[in-house]
Amino acid sequence: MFILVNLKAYPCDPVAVARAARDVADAHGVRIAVAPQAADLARVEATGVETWAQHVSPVEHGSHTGSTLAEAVEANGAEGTLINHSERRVTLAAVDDALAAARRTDLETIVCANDPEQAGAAAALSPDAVAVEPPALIGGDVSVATADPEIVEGAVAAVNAVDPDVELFCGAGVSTGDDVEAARDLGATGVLLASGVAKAADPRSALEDLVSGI
Ligand SMILES: O=C[C@H](O)COP(=O)(O)O
Repeated sequence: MFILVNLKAYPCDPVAVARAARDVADAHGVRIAVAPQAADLARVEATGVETWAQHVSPVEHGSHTGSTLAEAVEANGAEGTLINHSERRVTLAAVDDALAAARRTDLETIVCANDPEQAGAAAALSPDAVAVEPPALIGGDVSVATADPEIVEGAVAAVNAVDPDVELFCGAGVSTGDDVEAARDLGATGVLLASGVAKAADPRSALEDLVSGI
């Protein structure tokens, strides 16, 4: 199971979380990555943790003020990027262009989707993975695998029907090892989470708990 910790714009210490994620990943042989704010990519990458961008803009070099270029996030240590997160929605055309931007570099890609229908549509664009996240459960205390297991199973089926090479992750409310285990049992090969670590009083303990389910 891949665990991707999205720090969103939470007021946590990205370097402290990155060090904890690096240590827990190394100690348990689990793939854990951290997605900080774009401005924090380089110092998070310097910890040695696998580092991801939260977003890349669907543009190339040029007159695009305020953009987050795929080339720039890669140069600052990102190995992958989220696209179309529920809190950073873009049009279908922009998803396609952001994937093209990521492919100009070596960035891995996860396209987020609200439900199985969107997951299938996202899979048709051939990202490395699709992450299904019901918006109503994001930031909550109950994980998607517990609150709405059908949405995970439905997304697994939808993605597999379109392209079995695309992995299916799930997210929203994932915060414990039991949540990770439940996601895996439903067919997900990774989890996308944020508040369970970024808002935890002790992010290292939260990460230790998460890998206990693997
Ligand atoms: O990117 C992470 C997801 O939106 C899940 O957030 P959450 O773990 O706070 O529910």
